Amino acid sequence: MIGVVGAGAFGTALAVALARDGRAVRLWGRDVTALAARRESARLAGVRLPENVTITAEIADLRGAEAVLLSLPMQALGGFLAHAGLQAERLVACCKGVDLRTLTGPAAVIAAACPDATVALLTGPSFAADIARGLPTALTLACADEAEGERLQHLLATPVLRLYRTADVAGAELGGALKNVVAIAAGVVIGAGLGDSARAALMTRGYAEMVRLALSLGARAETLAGLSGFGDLVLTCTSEQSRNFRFGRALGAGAGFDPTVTVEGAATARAVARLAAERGMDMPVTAMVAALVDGGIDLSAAIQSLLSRPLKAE
Ligand SMILES: NC(=O)C1=CN([C@@H]2O[C@H](COP(=O)(O)OP(=O)(O)OC[C@H]3O[C@@H](n4cnc5c(N)ncnc54)[C@H](O)[C@@H]3O)[C@@H](O)[C@H]2O)C=CC1
Ligand SMILES: O=C(CO)COP(=O)(O)O
Repeated sequence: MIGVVGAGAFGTALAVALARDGRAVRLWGRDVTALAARRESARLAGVRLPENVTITAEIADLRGAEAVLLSLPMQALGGFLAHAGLQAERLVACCKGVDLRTLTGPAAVIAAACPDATVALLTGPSFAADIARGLPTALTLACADEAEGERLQHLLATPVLRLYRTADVAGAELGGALKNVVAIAAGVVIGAGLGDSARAALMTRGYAEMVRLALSLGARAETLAGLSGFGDLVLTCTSEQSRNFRFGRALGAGAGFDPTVTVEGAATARAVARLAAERGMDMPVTAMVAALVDGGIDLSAAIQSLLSRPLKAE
C-alpha cells in the first residue's frame, strides 16, 4: 500500500495515477468528507477516483505503507510533521519550495522531524491535471541512498509517469523551488506587456541565478539542467496552467489574485532572498519577486531594477 498525505490537486492526481496502475493507495486529507462522498476532487474536475483509492482522515491508516508521499504546500510541511504523529519507513516529499522558518528544502524538514525514515523527493515538470488525465509525464525521483532511490523509482513509476533517478537531492529540490520564483517573474513580464523576448531573457538570467545558488549549496550542474530544474522552469514559465505564472501575470497587470490558491514561489522568493543575503549572493530576479510580493517595491521600480543593472559579461 502507498500512502499519500494531502488531498489537494497534486496528492489526488498522484493517488489516481498510482491506483490506475494497480497499486492500493490510501489518500489522507484533513477535510475529505466531500471527496469521499463524490469520489471526485473539485480541483480535478471530471476525474473519478479509482476503487483502489481509500480516502481517510485518520493518519494511523497510513501505518504500514511501503512509502508515504507528502503532497502539502511547503510552508505547511514542518508544522504538519510536528503534530501529525505520522510513522513511515519511507517519506517522499512532493512539494516544491524553501521553508521560511529553517531556510531549508523539504528533505531537511522531513529529516529533522522523522530522523529514522528514508527521505526522498519527487519533483519535475508535471501539472496535476495532466497526471490525473493519464497524459505522459517524466519526473525526477531524488534520494541520497541510491538503493532506496532505485526501490522507490520502481515502486512509484507507471507506464505514463516515468521516473528518472538521482542521488542529488539538493539539486532536485532547489531546481523545483527556484523555478517557481522565476515563473512569477516571467508572469510579471508578460502581465506588464513586455513581450516574449523579455520573458526569454528573464528565464535565461533566472536560470543562471538558480544554478549559482544551487552550486553554492552543493548541487550538481547536471541536475539543474535536467527535468527538475530546466525542464520544470520551461513548463512553469510558459504555461497558462501554472499558478505561479498566473500569479505573476496578475501582479504585472495590476490585477487581483485569489489568495486561497497555492503559489509556492511567493514564500520561497522571500526565503531564498534571505538565504542569498546570508551568503552574500546577488540574486536580482529573486530579490525583485520577493520585494514585489512583500509590497516593498512597485511594479515600475521592479522592472527598472532589472533593466538598469550594470552591463557585464554573460
Ligand atoms: N498542482 C500541481 O500541478 C503540482 C503541485 N506540486 C506541488 O505539490 C505541493 C502541493 O500543491 P497542490 O496539491 O497543487 O496544492 P493544493 O492547494 O491543491 O492542495 C494543498 C492541500 O494541502 C492541504 N493542506 C494545506 N495545509 C495543510 C496543513 N497544515 N495540514 C494538512 N493539510 C494541509 C490543503 O487542505 C490541500 O488539500 C506544492 O508544493 C506544489 O508545488 C508539484 C507538482 C505539480
Ligand atoms: O510545479 C508545477 C509544474 O511542474 C506546478 O506549477 P504551479 O504550482 O505553478 O501550478
